[in-house]
Amino acid sequence: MNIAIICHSMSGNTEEVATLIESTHHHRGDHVVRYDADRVGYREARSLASCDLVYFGSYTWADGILPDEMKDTFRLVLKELNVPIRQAAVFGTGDKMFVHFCRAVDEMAYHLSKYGIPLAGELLKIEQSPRNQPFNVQHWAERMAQNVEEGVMHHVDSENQIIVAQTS
Ligand SMILES: Cc1cc2nc3c(=O)[nH]c(=O)nc-3n(C[C@H](O)[C@H](O)[C@H](O)COP(=O)(O)O)c2cc1C
Repeated sequence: MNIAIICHSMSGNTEEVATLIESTHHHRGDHVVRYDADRVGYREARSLASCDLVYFGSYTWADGILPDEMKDTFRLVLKELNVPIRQAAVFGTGDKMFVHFCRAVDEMAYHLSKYGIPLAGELLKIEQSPRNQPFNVQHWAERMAQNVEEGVMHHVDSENQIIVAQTS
């Protein structure tokens, strides 16, 4: 499978999750490209159309905010270019001491759903570093890959609930 991972990280936690996802797909023999959100230009955005699965990952900022770098990426990929992404998966890190834990993950899923892009599975929210629970991330990425192969798609409804649909 062709995989892309678009990630935005400031202090490295979300980057660590992206690295675990990348190595999980490498072990499966998949081809993986990885971009920092602030490095996604027209060429990188258009290339996502040829991927079987595109991951989007971000931390959550001040009171539940999705960072601007990731917002800009969604604006380019979805609104400006309307890239036909086949299936996406969304992950993020946050801190439970904040009221809106990992709210950026929900916002990314919302943007994708607005453009009709199906998710490969449930959203992944990790508290701080995944260092103490790498298997959670690895098993999640394996599930995403398996769902793509089996044609299992998920959609987020207006109340941010995940709806599962089997297409093949
Ligand atoms: C000023 C500030 C505001 C934050 N606000 C939130 C928040 O609203 N919700 C949340 O879940 N985490 C919040 N966090 C925690 C970060 O999202 C968390 O540390 C994350 O793992 C950082 O990811 P990174 O290492 O990839 O940059 C905040 C952190 C800082 C420093």
